[in-house]
Amino acid sequence: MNFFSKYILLSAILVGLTLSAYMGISFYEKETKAIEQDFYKDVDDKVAALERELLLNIEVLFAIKGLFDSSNEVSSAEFNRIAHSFLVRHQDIQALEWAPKVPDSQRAAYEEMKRVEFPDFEITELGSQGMIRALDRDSYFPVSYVAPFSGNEVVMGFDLSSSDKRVETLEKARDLDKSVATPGISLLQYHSNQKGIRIFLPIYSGDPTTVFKRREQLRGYVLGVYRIGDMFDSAIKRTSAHGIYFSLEDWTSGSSASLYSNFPENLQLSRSQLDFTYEKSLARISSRQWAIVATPSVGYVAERRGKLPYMIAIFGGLFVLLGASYIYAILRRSVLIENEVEQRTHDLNEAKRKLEELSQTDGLTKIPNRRCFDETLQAQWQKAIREESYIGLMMIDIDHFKLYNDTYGHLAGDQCLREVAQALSQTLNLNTDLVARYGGEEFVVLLPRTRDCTSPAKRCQYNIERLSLPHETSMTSEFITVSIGVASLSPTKDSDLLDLTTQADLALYEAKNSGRNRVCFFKPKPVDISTIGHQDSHQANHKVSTAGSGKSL
Ligand SMILES: Nc1nc2c(ncn2[C@@H]2O[C@H](COP(=O)(O)OP(=O)(O)OP(=O)(O)O)[C@@H](O)[C@H]2O)c(=O)[nH]1
Repeated sequence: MNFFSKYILLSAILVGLTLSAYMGISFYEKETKAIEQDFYKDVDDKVAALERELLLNIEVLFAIKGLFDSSNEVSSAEFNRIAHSFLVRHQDIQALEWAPKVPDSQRAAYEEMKRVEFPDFEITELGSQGMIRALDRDSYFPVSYVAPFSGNEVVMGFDLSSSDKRVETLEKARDLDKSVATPGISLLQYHSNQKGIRIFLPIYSGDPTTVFKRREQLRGYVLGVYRIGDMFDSAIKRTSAHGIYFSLEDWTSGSSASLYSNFPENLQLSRSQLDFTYEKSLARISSRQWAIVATPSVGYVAERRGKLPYMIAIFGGLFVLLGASYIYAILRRSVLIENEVEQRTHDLNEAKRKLEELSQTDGLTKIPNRRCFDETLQAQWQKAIREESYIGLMMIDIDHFKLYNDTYGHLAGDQCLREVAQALSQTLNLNTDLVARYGGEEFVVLLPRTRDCTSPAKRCQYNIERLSLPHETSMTSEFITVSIGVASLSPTKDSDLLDLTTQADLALYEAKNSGRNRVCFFKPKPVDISTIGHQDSHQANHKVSTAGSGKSL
């Protein structure tokens, strides 16, 4: 597998894995968006329910106000009857109260009058040690009716104007002729940690339309004390917002004061929970700006999370890896097949080369054979024509080789042929010259670009002689000798290739006929053939005379 294929495959894997991860993430984000929308809807439902609950509770005050508006003298019994009918239906109301305006001048008389029904009645306020007699001031707003009385006895006679903050709230309600709520307060009468709020509604004589008249005509306040926690729970019961942590905060004064919270203590919010945290303001009610802060519980999110995004990422990744493995296997297989084909092609080429070599080589002597010689001669012949150069040819024949075989046996004859071939090969320049076995005990030497072949012919004869291969039955020498016929010519386009071999053959024939162990050169007519005797040779000295029709060199 080459680098490029590996690079492509690796890139495809990376792209595939990235796509799987991307799809997984985008599905996860879609799911998160859906959960977020669910969550926001649940919180909105909750906010609406809480607003409704608050308005219903405030409506109770307006209903009681109606009672006071319709009569200048509302008795305790009348107040209790109407208040109880509401308390039964509004479980989150801690108390409904009436606090009339009592000028300081009428304080004693008022207390005297109330003591008829409540013998210990006096106008009080909260001191450091508990309830004490209210300090002197221009007017008082003592709680005179309270329903339910049981559990709220302590507030009977409590002067609402005994704290500056509360006076501020009362005056605001009076001047605006509206219900005004206090910030969150600790409920003295209620043994729990939950906070409460008081909502005041001013009651006037007549129907004052200006602030001045409202101050003049103020009769007192009806007020409700509400348990925020219970109010919140009543609202929650009407929604399906389970598994959400809520916190009700008062943002009226710019900062946030907690009124109620169902967040578990020491809750460590995870990042996803923090991401979902949602704040929503309620409508401004009774001059207060409340808001809800909500965060889903871990369970809320987990319940709505599906496995699809993970499945997409995991199975997408697996699919990519499987696909890549499959492609890798195919590529590897094709590489193996390619290698095998390459190996086989190489083997075939090698076999072809060997076959060609075999077809060009003589099996016994391992030098080029007749076929190789013919092909080389053909090529060199054409080259000589082109170059207008000479080409030389020697035909070498071992003398009395039949007798050698007969004397020493055929195997020895083979060995003799090998040694003669070797000697000839070593004599010549094989880069340019070609030594080949022509057939039987006959060899040829092709000498391109050679006109005068005397020197190579002599060297061949000499080197074979130097082998000193014994040949006791030879009639020429006691050692193996050769006869050599030499021809050379410069061919033209009209020349016949056979001319050269015929001429060399004729020269060889002459060498044989003239006594063997010699080199004969073909000479054109009138004196066709010249012969050289081997005067230096000891064989020649003993067995060959320089005779024949040729000319001895
Ligand atoms: N051992 C062996 N002998 C061979 C081979 N090829 C040819 N011969 C023998 O070479 C001999 C050639 O004999 P001839 O053609 O009569 O030639 P000669 O005996 O050399 O006689 P002149 O050439 O006239 O000197 C034959 O006996 C062949 O059997 C070979 O491959 N191995």
